This record gives sequence, structure tokens and C-alpha cells, in this order.
Amino acid sequence: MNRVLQFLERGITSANPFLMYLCFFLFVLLVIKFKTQGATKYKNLPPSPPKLPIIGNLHQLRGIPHQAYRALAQKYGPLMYLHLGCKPTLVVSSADLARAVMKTYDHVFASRPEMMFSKRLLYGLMDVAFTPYGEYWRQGRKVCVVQLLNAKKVQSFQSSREEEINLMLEKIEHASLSNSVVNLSEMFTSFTNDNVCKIAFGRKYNEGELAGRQLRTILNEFTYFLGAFNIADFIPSLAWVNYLNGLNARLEQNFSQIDSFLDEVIEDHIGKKKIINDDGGGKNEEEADFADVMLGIEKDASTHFIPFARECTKAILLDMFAAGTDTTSITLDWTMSELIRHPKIMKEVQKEVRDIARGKLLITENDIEGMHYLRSVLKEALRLHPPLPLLVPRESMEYITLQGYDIPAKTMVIINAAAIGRDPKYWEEPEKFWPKRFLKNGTSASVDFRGQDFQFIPFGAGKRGCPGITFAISAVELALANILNRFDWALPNGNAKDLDMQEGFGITAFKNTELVLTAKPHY
Ligand code: HEM
Repeated sequence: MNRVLQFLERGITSANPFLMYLCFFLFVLLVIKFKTQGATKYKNLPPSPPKLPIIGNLHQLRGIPHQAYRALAQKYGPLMYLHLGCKPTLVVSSADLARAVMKTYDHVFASRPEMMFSKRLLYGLMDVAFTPYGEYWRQGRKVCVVQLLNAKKVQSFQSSREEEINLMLEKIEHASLSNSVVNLSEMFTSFTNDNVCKIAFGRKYNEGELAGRQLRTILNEFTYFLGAFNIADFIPSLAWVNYLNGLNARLEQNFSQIDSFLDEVIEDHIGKKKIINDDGGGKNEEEADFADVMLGIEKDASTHFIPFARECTKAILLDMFAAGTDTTSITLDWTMSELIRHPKIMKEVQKEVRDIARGKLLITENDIEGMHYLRSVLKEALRLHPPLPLLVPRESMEYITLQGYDIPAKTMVIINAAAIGRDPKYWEEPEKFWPKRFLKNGTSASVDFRGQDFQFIPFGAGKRGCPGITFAISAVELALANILNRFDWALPNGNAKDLDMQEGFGITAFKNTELVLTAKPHY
């Protein structure tokens, strides 16, 4: 969010002198308005750093947001009240407070703030992840869980997952036999995209190099907008800057590309005429994928409290894609990066995997059951590198007091899962990659990520907690076990300790540079 100043600067300097004067005039008006505003009616707000007129605390958020919030929390405490422009924001940075927000007062904090870019791209927030709390959210989430994300469903996708893993292994083998390096980041992205596409849309939508690249570019742009800093959300009177710097045009272009893609998916499904009812009562239940189910619901509105329109179908399909692909491939990226930097741990986990595989070329899900060390490695990577370090922002639905402080209704709530995952109060040697902490007799043996242990919340918790945990974990474990079983991995050149571990800037904490390795077949 330190981008706010650069952003304004870019928008303003690219304009003509008249616009610069207009801008200055508006700024003066805004300062006067700010100065003359009555004092807030809440006197006992949580601690807050000093703020500036108009931008509030935005200027204090330099660099990667979760790191900036963590640095501020070290000074102002785990419950901090910021003004991000005009948006009052509560930043939570301790496990106890996260429990208060996501468990004790979950019913108060279960909504999401409205952000303009998400609203435009998600058909007016007709999705699940960004939609406000209410009956529409409840029903949308239920459909996703019942039709796609519950344990039984996830298990039924096993063969599809294994097929995709096999294809990834073949690609890696091909690269290794031709002495080429393997761009693992790219492999993980296409594996997770294909896995979700096949299960949710019935087929892959990236066949052919060009189509694949185009789809990925469109989706990258989409994810960028979901996490982009939008001046209009925080200083609405400066919304016009987005016209000047071209952001609005880019947004519209992205929306129209995504909409065309979803039209194609839907046309394919209507063409196949295998629409079923969401209660599973239709004829071709066996063949039906998630898109079919959504279209069935659209047709059969009588089964629902709120009728689903075409926009709802599109938004929810998009949600599954957006929520389920990047997060999963980022997890794989960081896990392999940590293993490369820790060769001893890499050897230990490979030994466990290979002892269980006993020469099998394709590990199946049944084999994973006994791989406790592999699971600890994955947990440790999620602890140090939660793919959504600030989860997805929440919003309070009514006034409440927290630890004696006033929290007004409609306060945006940011939970710093990344900072909590490294809090020395809960973690021994918190900065160290040490998977054994999660093993039997380890210091965090009983700690899990399913939303009961608030020091470890990479998937969030409570009503808005991630419903895709089982879907994600089954793909990640299977992919990891197989690539560790089949290949020995190394950096093409250089010392593993020098591997770039910088994070990129966005809603997801992706690795700033791609992970490129050499793979040597083990068998
Ligand atoms: C490693 C992979 C994943 C991670 C780390 C992750 C993490 C998260 C987090 C932190 C949230 C917000 C939780 C909160 O506000 O308390 C979330 C929400 C959500 N996730 Fe995931 N997720 C992953 C994979 C998936 C997958 C595979 C799907 C579906 C295919 C999915 C679907 C969703 C949905 C629909 C929501 C919104 C829930 C709501 O607002 O009610 N996620 N996820």
C-alpha cells in the first residue's frame, strides 16, 4: 500500500496542467472537510499510529502489506485501529484475538467489505468468497461444499487428480532426459489449473500453448485486480485517477475476457445437455461436473430461497478457480523452495516417501496415509508462507467491544495470519524451517490448520474459513509425494542458501522469482 503515493503521482503527472490545478483544489477542499468533521462518537478505540489528513495511515504501509502491518503491530500492539483513507480498519495480530474474531464473535465479523474491483469482476459480488454475509452467501457456500468440496466428493476426484499428477511427472521426466531445467513454478500452476478445470468444468481449458498462455494471462490479471490497491476504495473522491492511469480500462478489458471465457464454458455445458438438479436427482449425475450442477440450480430455482441467475453461476465458477488454483500452486512452490534450502530435510522426507512407495512409480492417495513427515513439511511451509497472509478481509456487522475497546459497525478487519504464524509466544524458533515441531513429541505436535488452533490459520477459521481445505491438501500432498519420490532435485547452479525467497506483491504471497530446478530420475 505504499503504492498509494506512487499511484497518485503517476495519475497526476500524466495529466495536463489543468487537471493538476483541479487536483490541488480538490485536495484543499478535502483537507477542509476533514478538519471540520465532527469527532468520532467512539472514544475508546484500539491503539492507532498517528494519521495524516485524507490518507490516514496509508503512508505507513510501505512494502509487503503483511510485513508492514507486523512492524506496526510490534509498536502499537496486536489490536490496532488504522484509517486506510476513509476506511476504518482493525488489524489483528495475535492468536487470542484471532480466536475472539473468528470464533467467539464470528457472528459479528462474518461479513466482507465491499471492494470496487472485486465487485466489478465478480458480477456485483455474486460469488462466495467476497460476497457479504447473508442468505445468498450461505446458499452459495453450501452448494460449493455439497457439490465439490466435501471429503466424499474430493475422494471421488482421486483418479482425475492422479491422472494430472502423472502428466506432470511425464513432463518433468521429459525435461530431465533432455537435460533441460524444470520450471517447477510453471508446472505447479498448470497442474493446479488443470486439476480444478477438469473437476469443476469437466475439461481443461488451456489446450494448446497459445490458449494456455492466454488463459493464464487473463487469470493473472484477474488475481492482480482482486489484490490491487484501488485508490477509489479508500479515497472515493480520487476515483477519477483510475481513468487517467488506465486502470479502469484494464479492468473492463479483463472483465470482458473473463466473461467470454465463462460463456465458452457454459456454452459447452449447455451443448452437452447434461444439466441435473443440485439435489443429485438428475439423470446423469455420474457425468455431471460442478458447472452442470450450477446450471441445474439456475434452471430449478424453486429449490432455493434465492433464485440463481446466470451471473451467479459465472461468479461462483470463477470463485472456485480464483480461490483454488493460485493458493495451491503457491503452497507447492514454497514447500519445494524450503526443501531445496534444507537438503537434510529434503533427504529425510524423500526417505520416508520412498520407503513407503517401495519402488512404485506413481504414489496413490492410500500410500500418503503413513507419510507423517511429508505432512509436517507441508504444515511448516504453510506456517512460514501462508498463501493468503492476511486471509480475506472481514467486516464487522454491528458495534461490539473487544478487549474493552469500541469497534464500530462496518469496520474492515484484517487478520495477520503470517505474523501470528511466526509469533514467538506460540512457536519455538519461529523463523526456522523445522518440520519436526509438528511430529509426535514435537513442540507443536497437536497443532493443525483446520481452524481450531488460532496460532496456525493459513485457511482462516469460523464461518468464513476456507471450505476448500480437503480439496487443496489432497492435491498438494499427492503432488509433493510424487515429485519427491520420482526425482532428485537441485538448483541448476549456485548455492541453495542463496535461493531468492522474496515475496511478490498481491493478495496472495507468491514467490517473487520462479522456482527453476534440475530433476534427476531416481528410478
Ligand atoms: C492451499 C490452498 C488454499 C489456501 C491456503 C486457502 C486459504 C483460504 C483463506 C485464508 C480463506 C479466507 C478464510 C477466512 O476469511 O477466514 C479462504 C476462503 C475460501 N477458499 Fe480457500 N484456500 C485454499 C484452497 C482453496 C480451494 C482449493 C478452494 C476451492 C476449490 C477454496 C475455496 C475457498 C472459498 C470459496 C473461500 C471463501 C469462503 C467464504 O468466504 O465463505 N480454497 N481460503
